[in-house]
Parts: sequence; structure tokens; C-alpha cells
Amino acid sequence: MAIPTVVLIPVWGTGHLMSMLDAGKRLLGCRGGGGAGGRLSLTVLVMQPPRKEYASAVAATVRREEASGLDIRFHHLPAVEPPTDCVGVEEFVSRFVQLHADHVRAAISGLACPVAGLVIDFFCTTLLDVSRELAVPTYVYFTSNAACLALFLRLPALEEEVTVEFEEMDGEVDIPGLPPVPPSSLPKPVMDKKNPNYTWFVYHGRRFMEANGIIVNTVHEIEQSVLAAIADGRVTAPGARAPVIYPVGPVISFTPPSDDSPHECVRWLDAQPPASVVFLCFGSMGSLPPPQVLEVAHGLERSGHRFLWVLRGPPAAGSMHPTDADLDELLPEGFLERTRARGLVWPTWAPQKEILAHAAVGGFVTHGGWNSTLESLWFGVPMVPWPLYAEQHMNAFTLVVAMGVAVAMKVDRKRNNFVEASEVERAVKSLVGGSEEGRKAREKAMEMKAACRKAVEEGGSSDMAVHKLYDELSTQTA
Ligand SMILES: COc1cc(-c2[o+]c3cc(O)cc([O-])c3cc2O[C@@H]2O[C@H](CO)[C@H](O)[C@H](O)[C@H]2O)cc(OC)c1O
Ligand SMILES: O=c1ccn([C@@H]2O[C@H](COP(=O)(O)OP(=O)(O)O)[C@@H](O)[C@H]2O)c(=O)[nH]1
Repeated sequence: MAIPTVVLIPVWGTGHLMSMLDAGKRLLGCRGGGGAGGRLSLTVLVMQPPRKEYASAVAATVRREEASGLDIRFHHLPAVEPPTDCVGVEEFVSRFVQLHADHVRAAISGLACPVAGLVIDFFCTTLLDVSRELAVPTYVYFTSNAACLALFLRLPALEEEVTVEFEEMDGEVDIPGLPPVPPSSLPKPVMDKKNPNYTWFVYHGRRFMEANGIIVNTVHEIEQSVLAAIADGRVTAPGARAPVIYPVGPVISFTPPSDDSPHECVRWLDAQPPASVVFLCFGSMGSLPPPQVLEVAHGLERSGHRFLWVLRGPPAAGSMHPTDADLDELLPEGFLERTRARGLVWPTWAPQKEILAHAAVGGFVTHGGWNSTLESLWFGVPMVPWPLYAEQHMNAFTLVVAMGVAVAMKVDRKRNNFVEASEVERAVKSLVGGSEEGRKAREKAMEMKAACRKAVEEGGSSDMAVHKLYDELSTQTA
């Protein structure tokens, strides 16, 4: 009989597609997985991305994985017409995915091998209707952390409990397993209940309950208390218990470098003392408006510390991604000359993981995307979170208050996440300048590094979670 397959349905963004593929590959790595005599294969249903800028990145990923020799097949779904009347990302992605339901049904029904299960990105819960119809067990893959997942699961009950906007409520938001969450730290889509993006968040939170399990890119030991609260039924409404949670992280995509010569950023770091450099980078969609760039430049200059700053320009019209920065136009007059001996400003995509791995890096000013956060923890680098979009305000709260791996910085959410130069200076000095706060964050980050590495070793918590999932999937089609 043909080997049963696990069908993956990712969304197209790098932090989503790569993360799900790498998690899937861990299933193939289980005893009897995708190697010779394997008991499971992977089939990836690829949606044609709604924007050209994503299409080439997706195509490159597919080419690389097809050449890997692993038992992974890619099935390209027919294109659909993207909705044109959406107000934001959550609504757009959710509705665009929903339009693929018939194609997903046809693709799964047409597979020549038995289907062990379906793994869907968290934006894809509308497809639970298809999997129910086909009687295929379905797991949600949650690319962010357990704290954010707990909020998703708690939202349907919060709908009843908090009838005003969160920012108008008295006190803080109660999410069992987390310290009380200030309403100003909630993810962007939750900040405006009249917005369809909020409605979609609540919708997904409700539908997660129908899944056979939720796979989360986190580590049991680093989010123990919130994971326990979910498992004990304290997060969900009375009488409702969340599906089994599989913390399989950190899932980090390490792609082999394309040539042997070290990147210019790495060569620059080679000449810096250990733990002396603060690294600033704001994710795949992060760029700072020109007045904000000036504040950062002044803050870094006044801090007196070494820095490696990935500075990107504003996105071109119709794009979500930053352009390469024009440094002469963006930076203050004479800044590069004055800081030449201790700073490097890099105007384009940087090899973030290689940089975080470097001994010279002492701290990371990050937008707090979950992939960046896990990469920082993997290398034991303490952070200063500077949330810009999506769930990043919630991540910043988790990193500072719940995990203690980051030094807080005052970010004015009401002024487009503006940070004053003096605050950049203070945060940088605190992070890499030997303050008690910075020392504690570094110590915690090193503890988390050890926990992350242990979790993915044979017999570690994440390794066990992957095996548990593998066993469940393989028995379902046995
Ligand atoms: C988790 O809550 C939100 C996620 C997103 C979001 O949307 C998105 C849409 C795309 O078409 C492509 C993407 O790559 C993408 C990515 C994305 O979130 C990022 O996901 C990472 C892993 O979950 C990470 O945690 C980053 O912080 C996110 O930026 C958008 C959103 O609101 C706008 C969310 O609330
Ligand atoms: O110059 C850059 C910017 C980002 N990244 C990578 O892009 C991903 C960003 O994912 P994250 O979840 O942190 O944020 P998002 O971009 O999805 O908001 C991470 O793997 C980073 O290492 C990188 O390698 N170089």
C-alpha cells in the first residue's frame, strides 16, 4: 500500500511557509518517517500567493525542497481572484484562503495515497469544513507563541466578558497562565472590535476548538505556565477544553549559506569584542519612517555603544516589504563618519541568524516577530522589543514581563510606535552597558537558550511532542 501522507496547507509568508515546512520535516525525521521504509510522506498544497513579491520567494522554497531528496510533494492549487474589499491583513488572508475550499477538497480527494491528516496554518480554519466533510483529522499549526495562542482561545469568552473596547475597560486582561495583560499590549487586530480583522481573530479562536490538535512553535519549558493553563482548561470557556497542544519548537529555518565567503556583516562583527554590539533589525516587513530614523541615529550615537543596524527604506507603492535604504537621504548629516569606528548600517536584507550566532552580538533590538525572537533565544541573545505590527505588542509583553529575557523600551503606540532618541539611548545602554536589568535579561536568555536546545534533542520535550504527533498520525491511517 502507498505510504500515507500528511497534507500541509501553509500561507505564503516566509515566517509561515518555511516554519510549517520545517515542522513537517521533523515528522519525516521520526523513526520510520520519510526516509527509506518511511511510514509517512508530506504533501504541500501551495496556494498561488496574492502578490507577485511573495510568488518568487515561494517558488524558490519549493525548488529547494524538491531538490532535498525528502519525501515531500508539492501540489499547486489553481489561482483564485483575491478579494478586493478587505480592510486589513487578517481579513484578507482569511477570505483569500476561504476561496480555495473547492480546490483543497478536489486536491485532497484526488490524492493517490491515504491521507493521515491535515496540518493547516492558523489563518486557514475556514478549511475545517472541508476536512470534516472528508473525515480527515486536522491540526492547526500556530506560527507564534503559546501566549498569543491563549489569547486566541480566550477571545470568544472575552467577547462576553468585556463589552467595551479593550482600551476602555477597567484594569487588565485576564489570560490564565500569564501575568495580567495591559490592554495596550494586545495584538493590533484586537484593538478595534468594529473592525472585520477582529471578527476574524475571534472566528479563528473559536474554530481552533474543532481541531484534533494545535501544533505550536514554542518550547514547553519557556512557556510552561500558559501551556499548563491551556491544558487544564483554564483559558477556554467553562466546560470547553482546548485540543491537545503540541509544543514542537523552536522551529528555526537554517538554510545553508549560498557561498563560502563570510557576509560583510559577519566580517565586520569578527573585528568587534565579545558581546559588545547591539544588533537592530525589524523583520521582513519592518521599516521606520524618516523622522524615526533620525531618533534612532541620535540615540545610537549618544549611547556610545557599538551597533549593527539593518536600516530599510519605506515599501514601494502596493508592496508590504521594505526597499533598500538610501543611507545618505535617511541618516543625519555626518552620522556615518562620526560612528565609523563602532557602527555598521546595513541597507538591505541581512543574514539575521548568522549575526545572532556571532559572539560579538550582545543584544538585539527587534520588532519581536516570533521567528526573530526564537532565533535570538536559540543563541542566548537578550532583547529590547520594539513592536511594530501584528501580534508584536503582545510578544513584547511576554518577553519582558512573563519571560524576563528582554529590557523594556517605551514605545508610543498612539504615535505609530514612536520611540524618542533618549529612550533608544537608555534602552541600548541598559541592554549592553552592564546594567543590572541587562544582566538579568542576559542570564535569562542564556537559560532559555539551554532550554531550547535541550527541547529538540532526542528525548527533549519538543522531540517527544513531535513523536507523539507522529504516532497519532500514523495510527489514524494504520
Ligand atoms: C499572529 O498575528 C498576526 C499575523 C500577521 C501576519 O500576516 C501575514 C500575512 C501574509 O500575507 C504574509 C505573512 O507573512 C504574514 C505574517 C504575519 O505575521 C507574522 O507572523 C510571524 C509568525 O507568526 C511573526 O510572529 C510576526 O510577528 C508576524 O509579523 C498579521 C497580523 O496582523 C496584521 C497578525 O495579527
Ligand atoms: O534582514 C532580515 C530581516 C529578517 N530576516 C528573517 O526574517 C524572519 C522574520 O520573521 P519574524 O517572524 O521575526 O517576523 P515577520 O517578518 O514575519 O514580521 C526571521 O527568520 C529573520 O531571521 C532576515 O534574515 N534578515
